[in-house]
Amino acid sequence: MLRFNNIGKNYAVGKQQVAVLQGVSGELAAGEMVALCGPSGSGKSTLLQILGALDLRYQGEIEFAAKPFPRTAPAATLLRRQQLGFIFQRFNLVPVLTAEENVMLPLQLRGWSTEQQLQAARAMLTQVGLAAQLQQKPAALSGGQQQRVAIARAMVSRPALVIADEPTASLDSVSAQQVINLLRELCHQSGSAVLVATHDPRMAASCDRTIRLHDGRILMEAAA
Ligand SMILES: Nc1ncnc2c1ncn2[C@@H]1O[C@H](COP(=O)(O)OP(=O)(O)OP(=O)(O)O)[C@@H](O)[C@H]1O
Repeated sequence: MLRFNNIGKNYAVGKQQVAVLQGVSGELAAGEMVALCGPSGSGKSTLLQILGALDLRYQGEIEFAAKPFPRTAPAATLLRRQQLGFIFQRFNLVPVLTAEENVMLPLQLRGWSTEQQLQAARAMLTQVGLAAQLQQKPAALSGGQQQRVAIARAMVSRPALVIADEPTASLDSVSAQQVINLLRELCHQSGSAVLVATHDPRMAASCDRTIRLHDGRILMEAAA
């Protein structure tokens, strides 16, 4: 579903170019949940930005659903809206919207009718265990509940690829385990590929496979 080949990324620090990713290659199949691990600064977030079509300035080739990855901002925006879902460490919900409205957002961007958006958002929030919190705003929810809303938002449109950056890092142990179980269940059920950057060994152990980065290179790839 997703193949990336020989990805390189440099940042300019002063007058020098610093290589943050060098010759990184790999692939993700539909319905596969892959952990992206490695020490702080190894390049995980940088790779997620590139594979999430948020950073278009990189070397190498990416193929998504057997097509070349977008190289222009409008094409990248379209791909993100239509095919990708995102989950962040700090949830990034819209604070003035209810849980239900937050989950409706990606469907609104895809042009669904309000009735279809409502039905899908309610079904998805019920699936993540938040049927009683549909009308709550993020501030009234716990961290674990907010992250479950964020997962519902990322997956409600059945995206081909979900990019998750440290989704359990802000959560207590029990909420983290719920989020891990939920991601795994939804990934396998929906057929979305999930790439999750994580320092959490329980998350990595729940994934189908691990890609390990060190100093911007792939150190090893192993079954979890
Ligand atoms: N905008 C930038 N300009 C210059 N250097 C950057 C920039 N963004 C990231 N870097 C550098 O790139 C390297 C990789 O950063 P990245 O955030 O991808 O690592 P990471 O593995 O996600 O780390 P962490 O686990 O701490 O989130 C680091 O050395 C970082 O300082």
